[in-house]
Amino acid sequence: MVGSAPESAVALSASGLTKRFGEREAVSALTLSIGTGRAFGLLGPNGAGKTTTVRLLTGLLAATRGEVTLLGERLTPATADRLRSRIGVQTDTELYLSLSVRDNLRYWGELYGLSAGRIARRTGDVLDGLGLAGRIDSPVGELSKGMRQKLSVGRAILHEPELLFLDEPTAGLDPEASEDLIALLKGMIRHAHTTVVMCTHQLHGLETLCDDIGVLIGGRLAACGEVSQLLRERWPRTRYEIEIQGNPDAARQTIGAVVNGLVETDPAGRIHFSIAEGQSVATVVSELVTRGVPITAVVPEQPTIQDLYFATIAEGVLT
Ligand SMILES: Nc1ncnc2c1ncn2[C@@H]1O[C@H](COP(=O)(O)OP(=O)(O)OP(=O)(O)O)[C@@H](O)[C@H]1O
Repeated sequence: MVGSAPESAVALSASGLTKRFGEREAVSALTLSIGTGRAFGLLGPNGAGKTTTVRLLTGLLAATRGEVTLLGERLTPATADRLRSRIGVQTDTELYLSLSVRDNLRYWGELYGLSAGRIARRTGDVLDGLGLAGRIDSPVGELSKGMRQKLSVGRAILHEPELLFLDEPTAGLDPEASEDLIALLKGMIRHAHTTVVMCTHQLHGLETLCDDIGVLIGGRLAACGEVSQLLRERWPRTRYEIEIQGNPDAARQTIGAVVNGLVETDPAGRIHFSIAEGQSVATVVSELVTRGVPITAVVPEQPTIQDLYFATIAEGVLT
């Protein structure tokens, strides 16, 4: 959801949020609203302003203009500390390399005012969830890069925040660890109604986690909203891929005449096209068969967040 939920269901909202570093405007007039219990993916190329946005949204950086409301309370210097106890931020703050995994989490838990019992219980749960339980007594300096990455996420969720900010949480994780982390986040959303805001460059399969996305280009939100709605708006017609034996040129022309729209061929010679509302792909197939085109596959194409991202970036670069 972006902007449509009732006020009580809004976990985070920002209005006109702007940050200048000298002459450079890193984030420009950013306005958005994220519903409670939703997962929001903040996407964009390197330098687009994602990390700066998260730092503004969490009060780690003062905005040049604009305001932020977290969990129903306006973020100000006076409310920042209280709000921070309810949010979790995976920051670039270094872990203590000479301390063990357990002691890093204990130190962090004490900073958040957790009791010794709760720290011990949460340490167990978090490390189990992240597959790090076997390394609880290892000095962090002896962990691999991916393990440290997991621990930085573990540190952010130790106090069971209502609103969780993650910056590239799956960067450096192996595919299985990435899936485990996504499953852990989904569990937090399902069971505790945690709201997750995540910057990421890993777009493949992101639709299994993110309800909403925002695409930043040059500090501006070029697209923002519910994933399913953004996809429907951009690709209202069903897309298909047809694979044939031999040269696809004649088949492409035949399909173009039937669907009366853009027909593309990819480098592997597969043909891609959309059909109009009320039209059936069977009409296309039957026309090809009549003309003796040897079809080997007809596959409906479901556009993804990755497609949406590249289409938005291409548009942003053109305009
Ligand atoms: N402390 C700072 N001082 C000056 N400029 C900064 C500072 N922090 C960020 N910037 C600039 O703001 C812009 C946005 O940077 P930011 O780190 O937010 O991008 P990003 O989208 O997170 O990039 P990446 O994907 O590479 O992590 C960049 O041009 C960067 O150089």
